[in-house]
Amino acid sequence: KSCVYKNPDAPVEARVQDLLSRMTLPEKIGQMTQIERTVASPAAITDFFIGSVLNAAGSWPLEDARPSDWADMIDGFQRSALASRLGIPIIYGIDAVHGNNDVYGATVFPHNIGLGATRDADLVRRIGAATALEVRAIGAHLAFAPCVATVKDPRWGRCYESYGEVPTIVSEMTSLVSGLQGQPPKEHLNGYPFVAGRKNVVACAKHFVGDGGTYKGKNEGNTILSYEDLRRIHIAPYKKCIEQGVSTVMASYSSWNGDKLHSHYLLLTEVLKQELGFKGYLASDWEGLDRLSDPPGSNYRNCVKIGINAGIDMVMVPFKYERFIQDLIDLVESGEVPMARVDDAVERILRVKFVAGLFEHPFTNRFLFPAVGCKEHRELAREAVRKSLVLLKNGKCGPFLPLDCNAKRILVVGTHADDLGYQCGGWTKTMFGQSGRITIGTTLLDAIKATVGDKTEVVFEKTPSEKTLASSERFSYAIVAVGEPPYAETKGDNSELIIPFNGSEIVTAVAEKIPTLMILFSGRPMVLEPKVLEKTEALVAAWLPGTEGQGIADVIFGDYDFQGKLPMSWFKSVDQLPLDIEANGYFPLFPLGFGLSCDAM
Ligand SMILES: OC[C@@H]1[C@@H](O)[C@H](O)[C@@H](O)c2nc(CNc3ccccc3)cn21
Repeated sequence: KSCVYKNPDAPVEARVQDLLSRMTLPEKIGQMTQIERTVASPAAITDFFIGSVLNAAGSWPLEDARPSDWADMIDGFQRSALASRLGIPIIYGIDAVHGNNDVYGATVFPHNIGLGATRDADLVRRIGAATALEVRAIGAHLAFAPCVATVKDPRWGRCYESYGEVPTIVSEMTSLVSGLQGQPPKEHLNGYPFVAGRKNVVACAKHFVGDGGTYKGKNEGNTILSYEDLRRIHIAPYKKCIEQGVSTVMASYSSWNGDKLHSHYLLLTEVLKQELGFKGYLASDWEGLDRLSDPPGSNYRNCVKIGINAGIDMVMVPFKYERFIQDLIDLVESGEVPMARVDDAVERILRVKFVAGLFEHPFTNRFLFPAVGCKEHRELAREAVRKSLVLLKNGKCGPFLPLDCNAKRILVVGTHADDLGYQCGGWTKTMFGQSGRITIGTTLLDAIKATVGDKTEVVFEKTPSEKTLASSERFSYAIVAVGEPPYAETKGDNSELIIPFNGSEIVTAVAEKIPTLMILFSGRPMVLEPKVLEKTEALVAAWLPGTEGQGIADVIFGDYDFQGKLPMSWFKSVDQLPLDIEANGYFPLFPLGFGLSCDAM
């Protein structure tokens, strides 16, 4: 091959330096630009040398698009990129945060809070490997996962995206990186990006740093902590990701002691890149630079200057790319942003692209299409659901669970008994999630019907009718499924944490008449009123289990025992928040790590 950078046998660093030396300033800045698919025209990609494309959650090629539709779209972008002067491939990113959740028919795994409850790092690694396959199968190369936030307050709208409230649990579950990217050999250089092969993806540890520690759980808020505590609680999981060769990190919208992370030279450059030795690329969040000013987007040139000089390498613009590129060219030409800073950013981006094999294999491997939503992955997700369930109460006098699957007649009630969208939560099909049969999967009701004996009558009422409650003696027991509707980010911020849709009232109305198992589908601990705790026979926290509801039936009917342990303290009252396990006044309803099994009361 004429030039080193096109030679797959040349060392990565030689390819990086050779390519960098050939690049003009517009080509360099183009690589630092990540745009959303809706503005990614062939001309935009080719003429502005765009380095990366993403789709926002809910921005699909078409509704319920097939893997081939996704692949056609992404490979189209790639052809435009390869048509540019130096033919540098794009890296395409998608929010595969609990499976490839944007894609119709993909396996949707439990959200991170439920995976934290499993305490099973190898399970999470296997989930990463399955997710990587379903991401590559549709042509994408980069997953904006794992979120390694340490969530300190359940009022945070992104609580469910965290593995738990202590860095030990979060650090354990960073094994998702080794699943997504593949496991680096033991001699792998700490901090250097690693991607094993064509069935793996580039991972993204997010959001650096302290996103889960904001005051009162206010999303994009301020984390007020000493440097030591920031390191111990929030930076620690990133060290584990870096040890595993995580290829990208995403900066947090939030601030530390009043300083925005997207502008933070000390944390982004001196700590992450220099001290921790991170050699991949650091990305902004969506309009992360715009949000450096108030109102967002004002004084944009100055925001670009501050963000890039602080250490941001790839900017998720995602729409105003011409403005971003022009501003950054001006800033370099005026000397306000050193060329050395741009070179560092481009080196890191090119390094990740070479390591990910994008120059050798820029297009979708369409033989992977059948991996999307395949049986093996759904069985893995079912295993994860089983292991994520936390048993908070089992019987008033003797064990209530496991339930008798040959009972004469059972009553199933509640908003969450037969709603796949509610079971999956946010970041599913769209950013904020939806209600209903939004994809392929098994609801709790589907699972109950599939498990009980053929002589068992299953009566389902979303809301219990007077008639049913008046003839309660007909039922052996009731299963009442309540919880939260889907939400994401700031829309999920909630200071009351009352179970929505009159969940507590529905539970007690039924439990007063019929022996009741309550199942709570939520992204976080919620208020459990005394009447709910007293009147129910049993209580299970199911978190946001995803498409494989059969895993719930597996456990409540006794094929498997409970193993889930609380990844977060369960508060008595929101007035206590934030609960701090290290503080004196720690009096939770259920402590961090609590979880019964069927043979225990
Ligand atoms: O979807 C891309 C990223 C995602 O990876 C980050 O974790 C998350 O912080 C994130 N947020 C947005 C969009 N945020 C937004 C909020 C309100 C209105 C419109 C967009 C995009 N992204």
